[in-house]
Amino acid sequence: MTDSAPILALDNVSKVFHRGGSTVHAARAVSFALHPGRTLALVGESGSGKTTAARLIMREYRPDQGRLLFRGEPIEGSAVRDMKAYRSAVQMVFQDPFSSLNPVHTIRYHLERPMRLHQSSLKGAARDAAIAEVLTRVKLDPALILPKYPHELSGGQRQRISIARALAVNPEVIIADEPTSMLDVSVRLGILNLLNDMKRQLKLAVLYITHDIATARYVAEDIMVMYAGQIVEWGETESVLGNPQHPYTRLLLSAVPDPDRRFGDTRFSDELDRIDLIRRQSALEQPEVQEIGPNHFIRPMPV
Ligand SMILES: Nc1ncnc2c1ncn2[C@@H]1O[C@H](COP(=O)(O)OP(=O)(O)OP(=O)(O)O)[C@@H](O)[C@H]1O
Repeated sequence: MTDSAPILALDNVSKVFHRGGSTVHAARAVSFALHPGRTLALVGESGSGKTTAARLIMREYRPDQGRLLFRGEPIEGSAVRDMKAYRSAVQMVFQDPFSSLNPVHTIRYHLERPMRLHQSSLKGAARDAAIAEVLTRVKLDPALILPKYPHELSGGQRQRISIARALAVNPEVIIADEPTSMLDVSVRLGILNLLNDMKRQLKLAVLYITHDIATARYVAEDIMVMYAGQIVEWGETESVLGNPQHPYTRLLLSAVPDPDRRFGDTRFSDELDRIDLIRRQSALEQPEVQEIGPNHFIRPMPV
């Protein structure tokens, strides 16, 4: 773990959705903290609540319970000036680099706009230099890329632009929601390496959201496994993945592609059904947290 103070923290945050007479507990007493220069991976299957956590951080949703803390202070009810600082400090990189860029605008526009909004003191040649710098950081050639439109770029280049746009406002926190899942396999590693480099060079705190435990292992020092809106196992990545204790973590690890496994294997869905049944029978109980080892915790399955 780390001794550095967290930049951003969720403290017992819950979010419930009501739809067509049913209730979905998308986040159940979720707590975690993001630290400078470290990546925390949030892993779980589709529907486990990962994007809800991201949206709560981006202030698209308000928590029903619990608090968000920014540099140790609750952000709910904070002054407009502090909210503005929060909005530039916390930036998002989306899953889909195709729809997150506006097809009618050039790349220059996409990078200039956030700078105008968040760094209005930067003008003229200084702004051009800052734009060139962020493009160079994401390993794109400014002279070639700036006049282009999104459709003239490859998927990997577009995702680099999305990262450059996030960096354009000097953020402290990056929320990356499945940033490589829509990219060709051949360019995924380049984007993950770029996120790793940015984290180290700029001391960014990164929340890396994924259903892919293998990439989480590659980029994240710390990991949380989310299941049905609840964080069920968390700690240092090597400890959690090297010694997984929760049945759901073990199940996710068993689903990492295995060349010896035959297509159409039903064990995964059978096991998931079994875990789900136990959870439903135990309703919304929050089991006591158990410490597995230094910086490794689980909320055991109810029995
Ligand atoms: N705005 C909403 N209204 C109603 N239900 C919602 C809303 N947003 C999310 N949910 C529900 O909350 C649960 C968690 O959804 P969420 O999108 O956070 O999961 P996820 O782990 O990010 O899934 P995916 O990987 O498919 O994006 C799901 O059951 C989803 O249907």
